[in-house]
Amino acid sequence: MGQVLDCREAAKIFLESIKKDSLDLKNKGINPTLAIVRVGKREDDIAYEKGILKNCEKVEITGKVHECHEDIDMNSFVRLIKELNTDASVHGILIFRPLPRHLDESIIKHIISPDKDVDSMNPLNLAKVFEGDLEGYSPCTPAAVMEIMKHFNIDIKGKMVAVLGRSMVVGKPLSMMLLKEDATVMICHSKTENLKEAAASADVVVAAIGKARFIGAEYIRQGATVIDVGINVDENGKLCGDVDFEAVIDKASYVTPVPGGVGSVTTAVLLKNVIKGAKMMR
Ligand SMILES: Nc1nc(=O)c2c([nH]1)NC[C@@H]1CN(c3ccc(C(=O)N[C@@H](CCC(=O)O)C(=O)O)cc3)C=[N+]21
Repeated sequence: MGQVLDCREAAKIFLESIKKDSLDLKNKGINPTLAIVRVGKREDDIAYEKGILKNCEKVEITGKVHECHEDIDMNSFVRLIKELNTDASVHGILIFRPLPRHLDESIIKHIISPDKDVDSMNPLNLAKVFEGDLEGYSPCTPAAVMEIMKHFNIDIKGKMVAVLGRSMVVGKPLSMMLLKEDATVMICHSKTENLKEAAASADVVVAAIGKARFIGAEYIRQGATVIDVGINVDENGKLCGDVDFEAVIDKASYVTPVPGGVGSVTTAVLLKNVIKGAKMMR
């Protein structure tokens, strides 16, 4: 029987230090503020937003949601981001992704101010992550995966880590961060042949494919570690991961659950980045 890696404790430790920083800033007259930009009503965006606002309250960060209609045109959207860029009361901007197709992400990513880009969407910030320089903003979900590995002393140096997914929000930046820590990284995706065999050859499997309970025991080597990045909502409206937890828990050594897993730390990393932004603007 494998062990469940409850990540809420790690998130809690994180949030306590964020609260201290936030109160320090407030004493200096700075009110750390995050602007959240949501287009439409995607379920995963709304789940994230709820988590963010709940934790903002806990650590005394102001979270302001800018909800846009899913048909908002490119000009209006760009105008909103530029307003947030120049608004001195805003220290961090988070744009939920993926955006609807008519809002061209390849243009928008250049518009968000690198100084406020708390999810590292701007290529200027992302380039540093890819070079192995983690001083600036790192994308929150990959950073959360790395924090979890550190928290639970999961040894990845020289180990084979299979990353399932190659998005710019998770798979690609995470692969580079793992590489920095000397993992041997295998990036798998929708065109990968023999995905089951590939994943089952790894010491650690990170699932970030966005398909509810897709990863069964066949994908996991006996004794492997499984990190579930997926945030899906199932038929019953319940939060679930990309991993079929019940199927995998007996075969793996360690598995992160959903909820109580990566998502809880993602929110904490985001708020830490807002503090980083607020400190930068002093
Ligand atoms: N630019 C961008 N970056 C993202 O990282 C991103 C995104 N867009 N779009 C949506 C997805 C989804 N996602 C979630 C993270 C946490 C919870 C979540 O539920 N967090 C709870 C805890 C959940 C748990 O206990 O596991 C909390 O913070 O309290 C949900 C969803 C981030 N994403």
